[in-house]
Amino acid sequence: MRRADVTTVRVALEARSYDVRIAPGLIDEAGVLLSPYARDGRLVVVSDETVWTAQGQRLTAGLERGGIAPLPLLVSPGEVSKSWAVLEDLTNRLLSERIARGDHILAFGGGMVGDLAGFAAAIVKRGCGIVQMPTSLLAQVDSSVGGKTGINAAAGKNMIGAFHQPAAVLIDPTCLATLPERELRAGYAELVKYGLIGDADFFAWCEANGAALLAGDLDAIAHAIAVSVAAKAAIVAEDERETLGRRALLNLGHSFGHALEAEAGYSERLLHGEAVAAGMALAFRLSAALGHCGRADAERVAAHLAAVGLPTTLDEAGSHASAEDLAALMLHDKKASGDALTLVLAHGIGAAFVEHGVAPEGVAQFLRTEGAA
Ligand SMILES: NC(=O)c1ccc[n+]([C@@H]2O[C@H](COP(=O)([O-])OP(=O)(O)OC[C@H]3O[C@@H](n4cnc5c(N)ncnc54)[C@H](O)[C@@H]3O)[C@@H](O)[C@H]2O)c1
Ligand SMILES: O=C(O)C(=O)C[C@@H](O)[C@H](O)[C@H](O)COP(=O)(O)O
Ligand SMILES: [Zn+2]
Repeated sequence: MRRADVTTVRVALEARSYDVRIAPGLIDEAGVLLSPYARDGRLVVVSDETVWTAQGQRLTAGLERGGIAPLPLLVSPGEVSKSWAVLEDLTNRLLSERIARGDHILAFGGGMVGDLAGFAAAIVKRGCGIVQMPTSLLAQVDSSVGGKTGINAAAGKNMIGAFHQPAAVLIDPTCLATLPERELRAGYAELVKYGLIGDADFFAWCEANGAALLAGDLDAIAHAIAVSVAAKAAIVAEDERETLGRRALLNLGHSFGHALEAEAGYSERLLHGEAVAAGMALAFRLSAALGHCGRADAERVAAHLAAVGLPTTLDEAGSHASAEDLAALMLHDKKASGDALTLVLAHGIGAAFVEHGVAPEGVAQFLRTEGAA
């Protein structure tokens, strides 16, 4: 498809490079766009019941226009579906449909669906293809790109998984029309993250345009998605499997955030994006406490997140755990090594860096004194 309004971002990898296409209305042309990934006019679509109710008819019409009949495999909505039980059931259903190695699955949903379906695709018959069509803001700016897939385990968030890059990503911002406001806001946290990591101008753009974006301004949404995807694609291209340290920057706010999600039992009480928002505010406050950045930067970050209604403190994130218990949960982080934490800290807005060898006792002390502030 060559339309003037399509933004294409290339995720350039050593093997399996792919394009992310972003444009309003792509869903209506899904059949033409996805024809290389269908077999005998059929395409297995993994989605959740809420997404399918909200957007399934539109996707079906778009696919049928290109001669593709969808075969929907639905899971229950919510983080709870990133589990062994749901993965087992989904893989059995894929095998019942006689999915073949050369086939592609379409992941149509938020980050939960993308992570779950992506992991199923990574392991079924030792790997089949996946195309990501994200329907939440969070998935459009983050999870659909980069190939991290997986489920949660008793020990923590995303503990079981694989890198499995999609063959293509199609992003239609008009799918967000049915996304609940709270979910839009949670996705906004991962979008602001790119400004905080390495693009101070984009953070300033968020300060100026965040309210309009959250009110549904499609131009603002499309712009922010394009900037976010380009930023993520550049980092993933440099460090696909997070072995060089660069990709760990995308984890800004996540060491704190994943611990908060674990405390909340991966429930509706605290969404991933909300946990990340609180985690980013904490990471900046810790950076200031350690003298890496000015207090004014930390306050500016918290002020913007608070202005759009995101949590910035332990209290606002609904945490009741002791500082020691939270620091202990943080040791489960995949970046941690032995008894030391690896944290993403910042020299300022747009200047994040990875700090190794952080003592959990020091983080507990910080959380005790400044976590609730
Ligand atoms: N793989 C990665 O790189 C990566 C990056 C960030 C987050 N994640 C993961 O993504 C997950 C969070 O993603 P999420 O916030 O999209 O959550 P989600 O997939 O649970 O979706 C949030 C809610 O919105 C609903 N929804 C989604 N799209 C909709 C639409 N268009 N209309 C109506 N309802 C819609 C869903 O049914 C769900 O109830 C977490 O598991 C997180 O760990 C992964
Ligand atoms: O793509 C990445 O890399 C990220 O870290 C993006 C994060 O927003 C995302 O939540 C990711 O799933 C976290 O990764 P994890 O390795 O800490 O589980
Ligand atoms: Zn995240």
